[in-house]
Amino acid sequence: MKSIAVLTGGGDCPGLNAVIRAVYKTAHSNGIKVYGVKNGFKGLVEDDLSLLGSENVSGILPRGGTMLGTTNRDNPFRYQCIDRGELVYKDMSQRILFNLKKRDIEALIVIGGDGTLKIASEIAELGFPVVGVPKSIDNDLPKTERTFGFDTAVSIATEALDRLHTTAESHHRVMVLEVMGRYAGWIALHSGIAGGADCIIIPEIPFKWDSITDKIKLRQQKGTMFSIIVVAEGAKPINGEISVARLVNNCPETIRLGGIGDKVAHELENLLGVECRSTVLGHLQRGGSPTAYDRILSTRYGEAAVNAIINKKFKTMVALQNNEIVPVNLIDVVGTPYLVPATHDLIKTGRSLGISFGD
Ligand SMILES: Nc1ncnc2c1ncn2[C@@H]1O[C@H](COP(=O)(O)OP(=O)(O)O)[C@@H](O)[C@H]1O
Ligand SMILES: O=P(O)(O)OC[C@H]1O[C@](O)(COP(=O)(O)O)[C@@H](O)[C@@H]1O
Ligand SMILES: [Mg+2]
Repeated sequence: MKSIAVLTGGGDCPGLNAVIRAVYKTAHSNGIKVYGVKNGFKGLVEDDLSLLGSENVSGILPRGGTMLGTTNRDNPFRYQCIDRGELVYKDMSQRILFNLKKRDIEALIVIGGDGTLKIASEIAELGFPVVGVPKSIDNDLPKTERTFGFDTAVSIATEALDRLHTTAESHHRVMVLEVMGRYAGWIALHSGIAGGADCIIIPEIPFKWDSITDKIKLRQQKGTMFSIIVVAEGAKPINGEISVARLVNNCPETIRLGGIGDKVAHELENLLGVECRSTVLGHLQRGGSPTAYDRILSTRYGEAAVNAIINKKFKTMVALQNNEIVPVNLIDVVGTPYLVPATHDLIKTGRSLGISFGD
């Protein structure tokens, strides 16, 4: 193995640079050259690759974002092109293989979430050696106990809950924090426990308005006039709809969730006659420096991905299982997101503490 390439795809995430750095350093010490692909699969289609040197990875360990750029739009198997003035979709997978092979690149490390790894597994099916690295603030990938970036998002959401507590208490208000996570409630669940929320509302447990108001009223009866609610962006009431913020064209994952926080605050004001405010944490959860935990996990993943290539463990994703990094089949990771099971230990813990899950 003489040359490999690395790309970052999907939404950016704290720890991406730490993975890239670990990939470069591990490859370098094994005499392997590393090409960096710009802007995810777009860079592979458009032949935007360059050889990485130590100067490119120096100082990037604590930096948020990705020095390679990323996109959560372009799918090379259905690539948006303009042909004779008309918008058409083309399969660019052969172009990708051509661009890799012309540089004698023998394997590809794809750092991404479910969408990106689905494409990675399709490229692997074409016969090109691929190893995936599980990225997402949402922690919604199966076969791994953690995606990198999640810990940082949880710590940012927890800090937000701490800050909302003091203003909620001063004004005797109900404060609602909407966090990300797509269809998974991991960020809401973990930050809700860490930040002492009174209600944790997640997509996996459709909520009843009564359950939330009962919890707030109970607190009021005990003389506590403020309450804190953390709601995942994918949450919905029983028999209700998810809240869609916008539709993004030209990508399989068109729905961008958002708006449930405002709806919850508005409805609680109506039902309880108490002042409510909502905060949408948004992309703050994805920006900035990774926590020490995420730097370590990202570094372990990057190192393990290169070793998987050296050991010819292709069509795999490096995963955290029982505190060890192991290769799992890429095909087993894509398709079904890892959602919070109803029996999850943290839900049990939350219930014992009197937290309402809105059911
Ligand atoms: N169901 C899907 N099938 C194929 N490609 C997808 C699918 N969902 C998303 N993609 C593509 O995967 C890439 C990133 O997906 P996205 O879900 O936004 O990020 P992530 O990789 O972090 O999960 C984009 O190129 C998008 O077009
Ligand atoms: O940046 P965008 O396009 O608004 O996407 C927002 C979505 O991306 C995320 O931040 C991360 O999701 P991915 O890991 O799938 O990229 C979600 O939590 C959120 O729903
Ligand atoms: Mg995704």
